[in-house]
Amino acid sequence: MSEQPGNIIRIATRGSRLALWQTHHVAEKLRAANFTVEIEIIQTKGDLVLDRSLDKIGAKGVFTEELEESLRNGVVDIAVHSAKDLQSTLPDDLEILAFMEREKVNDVVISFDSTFTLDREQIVVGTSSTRRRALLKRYYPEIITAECRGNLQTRLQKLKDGQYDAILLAYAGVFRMQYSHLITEILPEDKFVPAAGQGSIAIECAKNLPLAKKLALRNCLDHEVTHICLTAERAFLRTMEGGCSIPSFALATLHGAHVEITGGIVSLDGQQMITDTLQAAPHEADALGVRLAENILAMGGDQILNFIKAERSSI
Ligand SMILES: NCc1[nH]cc(CCC(=O)O)c1CC(=O)O
Repeated sequence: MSEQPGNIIRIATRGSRLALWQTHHVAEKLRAANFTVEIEIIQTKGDLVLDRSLDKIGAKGVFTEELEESLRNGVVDIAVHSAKDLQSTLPDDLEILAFMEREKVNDVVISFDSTFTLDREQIVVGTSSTRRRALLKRYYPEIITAECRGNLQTRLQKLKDGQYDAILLAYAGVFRMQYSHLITEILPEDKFVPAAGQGSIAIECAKNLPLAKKLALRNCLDHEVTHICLTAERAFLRTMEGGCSIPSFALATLHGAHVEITGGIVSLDGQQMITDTLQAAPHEADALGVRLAENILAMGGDQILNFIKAERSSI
């Protein structure tokens, strides 16, 4: 068969090992559907700035901006992201083409001591996420939390160096990088509710990508149930005006004919937490996420948010 230019898909990705794993996963699916794949590795601000906590870099989309620029100027057709890292409101000229089938959503505890448990005294646990830190403080007030940034390999090296007794990570990344043997506990998703989008891969494109190409790509890469659930979670995130620096959480699941979402916000010290659970028909997933966020804000989540924002601006 002669190769048609329309069958070539160019993909932009970050260069971290997890990003590359995810991109190769996408590429495999595309090749199985007879596309020719070219991969473009692009460095983002988030990859370069490793010495500051993410909530202090401040800018939205630190892991996505440079990838999005390559979509805009047509250098690539699609960009591959961890859905969790993709800002909740995209620029007007870009859209999400697909959400791939989700991996297990949980957070996990990672330690080189296989007997490690979180209820020990005087332990230091590393995390870079405000959500994980706040939830740790809520459920294990004795734990000392410490900043732990960088890609998975960097974080594991810091753990190995003895900077922490354990670190918290997303199961999805740990599993994909083949570090599952270091998991000492899979945290229950009803207590450690994951970040919106955790465990799924998002495919982003320019709105002006030819429709036929969009449809072919969506057909090949999108997972309908995951798409419905992430639509609800991301609507929640968007309405909370959260971004990745706010300790909010949301997990939607499909139960037969309805989608159920649990989400909320926890104060940075873990003292206050507001959660709610709602259900709706799958075609109302977006409105469901909005409604959940409105409920959370009305139940006092707005005060928790305002307090966090005030604290941030006084730094
Ligand atoms: N913010 C970093 C990031 N983005 C996606 C993952 C893991 C894979 C996923 O959740 O999809 C991670 C690392 C982590 O949270 O442990």
